[in-house]
Amino acid sequence: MDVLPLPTGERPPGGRSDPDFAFASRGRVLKAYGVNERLDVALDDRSFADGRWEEALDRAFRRRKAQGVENPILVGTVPFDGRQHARLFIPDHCDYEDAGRMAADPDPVALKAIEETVGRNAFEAAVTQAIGLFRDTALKKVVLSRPLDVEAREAFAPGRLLRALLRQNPGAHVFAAPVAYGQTLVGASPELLIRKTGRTVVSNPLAGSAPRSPSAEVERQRTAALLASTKDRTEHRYVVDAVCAALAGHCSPLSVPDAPSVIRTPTMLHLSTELTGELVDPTVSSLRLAHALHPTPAICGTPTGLARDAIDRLEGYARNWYGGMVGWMDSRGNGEWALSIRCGLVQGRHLRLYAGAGVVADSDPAAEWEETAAKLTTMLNLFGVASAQPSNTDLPVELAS
Ligand SMILES: C=C(O[C@H]1C=CC=C(C(=O)O)[C@@H]1O)C(=O)O
Repeated sequence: MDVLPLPTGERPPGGRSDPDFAFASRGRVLKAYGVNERLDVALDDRSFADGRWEEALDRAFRRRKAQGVENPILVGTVPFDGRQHARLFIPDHCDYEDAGRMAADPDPVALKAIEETVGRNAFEAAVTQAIGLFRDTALKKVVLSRPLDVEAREAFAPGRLLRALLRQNPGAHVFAAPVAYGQTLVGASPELLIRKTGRTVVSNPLAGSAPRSPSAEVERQRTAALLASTKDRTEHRYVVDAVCAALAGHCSPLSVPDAPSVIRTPTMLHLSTELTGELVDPTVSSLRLAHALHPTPAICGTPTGLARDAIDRLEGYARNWYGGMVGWMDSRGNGEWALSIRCGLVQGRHLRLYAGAGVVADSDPAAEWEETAAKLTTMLNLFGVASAQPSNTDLPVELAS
């Protein structure tokens, strides 16, 4: 579904006031309208190495300043694979809205089907193969993911999904970003890849997970178990080490807590480490830093190249935007980029959801499947079908209308 045009007659519904791009952070939603200039490029090593992309962006910012905008911004999404083109643009107009005011209850949506395009058996077989790779190769961690395809009776309204995600996930980087004509990536990411404010940078890698529980006692036990779990600590350590390595050359000092803490999203518990640093060169942009970090082992693995190869061989579908980044950057290089996770790609009546889990030598395939199912509830909660996970079959599941 990722490259198909919208079927004739289907246009994404939504009010005229829906922004073309939205990104929530710390209680405020950045809303961007219209496209003043598009800067779609592949943000790979080459683009940053020769400096041409940053020069092009600088020229675009200067054109915008000449039109009277004091500090223009760039917004958009970068795919998982940096060789594919990013969707970045300088908007015509931006403003901010309080996230609480913009939030709304989910609309009832009549779902037609939920299809496990990669089913439980296939996913668990991929995890088992990855565990084999840990024995036979230098691979230490790989994040394996799967799509879940949701079909509704009518076209999804990305703007309404955004408002409902804001209501259900007030602490997340909730976003809605156009990625192609008629296609919008919407989600509620808990993971900040990088925030740059002047000289200061913050990155908050997450890895190591357990589902939330309605029982406070069970949740206390799960939190303690997560903190004590060697498997989860190892999985987490790979990410923190990679983030440290990428930021160390840019930051002095770089402060890294000795041990992770546990953060809570409405659906998940995660091991979390917040790193803060002072940039040696404050002119380094947030997008350059995000590029230096991406893909972290929170979404790819360790070592990166082997993990990428394993993902290509084992996942059996194309991630495209899932596992990339979404955010904004101003003309001074300040900005915020969140990992594109807990998200889905909306196209007309179709919504492809994604979830992944970090696999290490101690992983249990069944537990990794359950973890992806738990992560999918962030998006499935929009439709009140969190527990309607199809059973151990690869067949589509028809929902009662
Ligand atoms: C890859 C995802 O989550 C990442 C972020 C937090 C915890 C993760 C984990 O425990 O595996 C993942 O690294 C996802 O939600 O699809």
